[in-house]
Amino acid sequence: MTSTMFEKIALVGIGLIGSSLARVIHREGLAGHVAISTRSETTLARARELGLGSSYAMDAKEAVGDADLVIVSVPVGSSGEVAEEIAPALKQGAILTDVGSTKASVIAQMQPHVPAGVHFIPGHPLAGTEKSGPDAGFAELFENRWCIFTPLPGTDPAALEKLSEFWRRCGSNIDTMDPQHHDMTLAIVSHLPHIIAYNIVGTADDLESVTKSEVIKYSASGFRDFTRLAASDPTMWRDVCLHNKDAILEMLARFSEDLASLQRAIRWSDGEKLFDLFTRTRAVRRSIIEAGQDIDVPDFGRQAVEHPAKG
Ligand SMILES: NC(=O)C1=CN([C@@H]2O[C@H](COP(=O)(O)OP(=O)(O)OC[C@H]3O[C@@H](n4cnc5c(N)ncnc54)[C@H](O)[C@@H]3O)[C@@H](O)[C@H]2O)C=CC1
Ligand SMILES: O=C(O)C(=O)Cc1ccc(O)cc1
Repeated sequence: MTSTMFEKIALVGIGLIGSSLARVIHREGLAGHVAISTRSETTLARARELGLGSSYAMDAKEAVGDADLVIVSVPVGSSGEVAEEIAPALKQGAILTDVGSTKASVIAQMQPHVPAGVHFIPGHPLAGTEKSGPDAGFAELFENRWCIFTPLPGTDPAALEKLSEFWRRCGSNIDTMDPQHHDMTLAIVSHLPHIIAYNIVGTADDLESVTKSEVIKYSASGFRDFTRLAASDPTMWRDVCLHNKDAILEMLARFSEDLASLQRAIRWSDGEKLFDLFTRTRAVRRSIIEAGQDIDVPDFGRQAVEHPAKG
């Protein structure tokens, strides 16, 4: 059953995440009015062509005026400027949230601009693909995925519950944690895998031209999995690296140490060590599957054109 949760929702940023939200809000009837704003005219025009909202504005202040829920879905490095821009137009009692992949930095950038009487609740849906832009989104993106909130001290429980209910209606499961813990956890489960993928594909791309053409020709599925991650949006991932620097460097240091140990095991033909590690890691994969978390990136967004109308 669908029923309206908010009179007006404003979506600032209408790429993969913003447009997926627009689609699920529409499908579930979660808002009376969906106002869309984004920085680029081309992206806004595309959102209009796709019929993603009820109104469209280049001026984010216009979109957020009167909104009961404002969701900022822009690269994390732009969160501060967006918060500063929309702050004077936010309605008293409104909920302001975001979807950024890093949390401590987003809070540091946005919180100083949030007016008293506005409920700022930082969030992060652990759902996405390597695609970006308004064509890439799909209503099912958040189904059975986690949405993590990192509420600030003194957060109004009723506002947090209302936002949690919104995300549940989008299909997600809810968890809360503190921002530092979020950033450390995401550094290992999400940020490092992307950095490793960018690195290995970059290494392959640096090989001499003959080998490079063979990389494409013989690309095995392991390498292809890396190329999917390494095709992710450069602006988004530049910002993630710059805005979760400490946690990423900490995890990269541990990763490098472990890689050196693996390198040593290979050099000294230490089969037992290799076998033990590979057995232990296989058990991790099995635990993920048993926990029902082996959701591959779904096919829904697969046909989407890559980077259709970047903004
Ligand atoms: N792509 C993914 O798989 C996931 C991304 N996220 C987070 O969601 C946020 C958005 O990511 P995507 O939707 O994938 O990116 P995207 O590149 O598809 O869309 C970004 C949108 O932000 C707009 N934008 C950029 N700078 C802006 C500014 N200063 N003011 C207004 N609009 C601006 C762009 O025009 C575009 O509409 C990022 O913070 C990212 O870390 C979170 C979960 C998954
Ligand atoms: O495409 C993938 O495999 C992802 O891991 C998507 C993703 C990217 C960034 C996030 O903050 C959350 C999810």
